[in-house]
Amino acid sequence: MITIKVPCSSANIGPGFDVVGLSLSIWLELQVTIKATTTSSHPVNCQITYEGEGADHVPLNAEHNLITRTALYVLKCHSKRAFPSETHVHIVNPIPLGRGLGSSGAAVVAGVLLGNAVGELGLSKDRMMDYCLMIERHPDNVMAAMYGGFVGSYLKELDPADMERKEIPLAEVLPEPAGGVDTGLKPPEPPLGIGHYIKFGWAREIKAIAIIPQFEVSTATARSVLPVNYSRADLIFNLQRLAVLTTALTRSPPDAELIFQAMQDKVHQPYRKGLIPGLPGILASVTPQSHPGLLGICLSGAGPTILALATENFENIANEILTKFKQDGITCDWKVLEPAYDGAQVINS
Ligand SMILES: Nc1ncnc2c1ncn2[C@@H]1O[C@H](COP(=O)(O)OP(=O)(O)OP(=O)(O)O)[C@@H](O)[C@H]1O
Ligand SMILES: N[C@@H](CCO)C(=O)O
Repeated sequence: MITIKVPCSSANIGPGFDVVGLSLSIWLELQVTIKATTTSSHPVNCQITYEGEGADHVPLNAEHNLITRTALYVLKCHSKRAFPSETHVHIVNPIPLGRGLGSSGAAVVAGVLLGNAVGELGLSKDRMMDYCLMIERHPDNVMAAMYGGFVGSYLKELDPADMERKEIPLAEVLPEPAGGVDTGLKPPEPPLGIGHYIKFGWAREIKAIAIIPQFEVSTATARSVLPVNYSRADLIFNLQRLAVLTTALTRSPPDAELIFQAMQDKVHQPYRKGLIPGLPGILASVTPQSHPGLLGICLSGAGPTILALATENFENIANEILTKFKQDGITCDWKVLEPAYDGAQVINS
């Protein structure tokens, strides 16, 4: 059996929009078995079973499911038209979908690892990241999920020919199956070395409280409300804070005043308040003075999850935010999470 484990992640951490991601301790798991047969009754030779978040609506057809479609993309780029006959992928997914905890990033990373494993392709993690970035086109979630810990990343400026390959519509990279007809065409392969990253340190006493509302905001919607252009003042505001934040989170003991201010943002959170009732009030509801142990608070990824970094007093901090959401009639789950330092893993047994 091959087991593939990929952590969830929280992107942005305030000012690091599309730049930083923190992998966290909720794991998407694939249990993969291959039973040698000559024929399979399942599309592209792959049977999917599924438990956990999204079980009532995630597609179980391997040509539609994001994880197996991604694996199929990797396989097709290597001239393999289907999974080995017959592949069974059992998906165990505790990551809530569309909540800002990188469920799609984890699914894409898991899919690329799956394609590499069943196709015996021997790709490096760095090359696999190129495939991830052809599908999820901002690096923060996929980089954190693949490499683990607190990660900063940038996309390389590509030459015009490579840019053309990278900028092609997602629909051409992961085409919807047209009535089961396989055109036999090879999909566009990713250019080499699209994304680059560095792992920051992390002070081990810092934990992440995730307050997860029971409604979804799709990343596409949360990106559609952002402006195309920003003022110089707002960009400088974020850059100054991000420069301080990445090192402040490595220092032990952490400086709460410094981190709280360094987690402020003017690039995405203010524009997303229309999608998350009460957001400005929630972000202002806890401070290091009102709740000792709190270091900072932000929207997790594209939301609606709220992420509070803290060293203690977790329940009090969570309760305050739960109360604020409740005033708008929104119920939430909450969890205390740790960084997933090692990132994605493939275990052969
Ligand atoms: N385990 C999974 N299996 C299949 N599809 C999944 C899985 N996880 C996520 N998806 C797909 O990804 C979509 C959610 O992606 P979206 O980018 O909107 O939110 P997110 O990744 O949870 O949040 P964020 O990107 O803000 O952290 C789901 O609606 C589903 O289509
Ligand atoms: N940086 C991305 C993360 C969500 O996938 C955003 O905030 O839109």
